Amino acid sequence: MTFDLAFTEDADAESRLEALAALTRQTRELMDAVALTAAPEGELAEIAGELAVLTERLRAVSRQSTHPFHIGSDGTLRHVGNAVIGSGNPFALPLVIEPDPSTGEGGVRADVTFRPIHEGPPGSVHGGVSALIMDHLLGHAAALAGRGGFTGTLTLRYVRRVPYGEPLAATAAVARTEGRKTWVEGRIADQAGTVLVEATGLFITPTQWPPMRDAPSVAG
Ligand SMILES: CCCCCCCC/C=C\CCCCCCCC(=O)SCCNC(=O)CCNC(=O)[C@H](O)C(C)(C)COP(=O)(O)OP(=O)(O)OC[C@H]1O[C@@H](n2cnc3c(N)ncnc32)[C@H](O)[C@@H]1OP(=O)(O)O
Repeated sequence: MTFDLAFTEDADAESRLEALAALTRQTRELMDAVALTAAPEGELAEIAGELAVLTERLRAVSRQSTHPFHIGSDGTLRHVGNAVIGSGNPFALPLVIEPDPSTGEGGVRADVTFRPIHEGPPGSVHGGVSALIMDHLLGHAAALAGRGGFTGTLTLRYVRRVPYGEPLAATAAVARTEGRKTWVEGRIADQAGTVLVEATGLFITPTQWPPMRDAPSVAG
């Protein structure tokens, strides 16, 4: 499968994307409410019926695929459908990534507060969810350094259990490079700076990709 890097203007108006983002935020609220609801059986069945009606309304006017990369009206590169940052993807946390050059080449950081829907071991975050966040943040750091690519390998060390409902910080920066390969290191830490997860990723730039020295940051 080839990956189309020809970023296009999105056919959707900014106002529609904002409405989609509002629907997405509401859907996330719904997901959180479902995960924590203590409503009685009858009410659960009734709500499921109401949601089925809404689901059909949305499905009646479906796209063929999720939103691809596009250049937003302000000139920024956006990926509305992305599973980690996408403003149109209810599954996305979403992660809001900021450049942080002080931490090294491609340095990035993001505030992260996991939620009960991310549960793995009771009371803490699923290791795969931490890996998802690390994969994306490390990949973003590589791209910001002009070395965007696909994850070849991702190695994690789960140092301590990751809590949800608590503000945490995720950081990453390029560690070293060799030809098309870029190694990126990152971590998730609590507010006291205690490291909870350490990650190292190898990102490989496909041969057919154009040079991306001025690769812009990608927003959801
Ligand atoms: C992702 C979009 C990026 C868009 C960028 C635009 C701006 C972006 C801005 C913001 C970024 C957002 C951030 C996203 C982050 C999320 C990333 C993901 O989740 S990616 C999905 C999961 N990963 C895959 O699905 C890969 C599937 N695999 C492949 O496509 C290929 O295997 C690929 C590209 C990884 C390598 O294919 P070859 O054909 O180029 O590789 P060969 O030529 O065989 O090898 C080159 C060198 O790399 C090593 N190598 C190849 N694959 C390796 C691997 N998996 N692990 C370790 N080394 C590997 C080889 O041994 C070789 O090394 P020697 O030159 O001999 O030293």
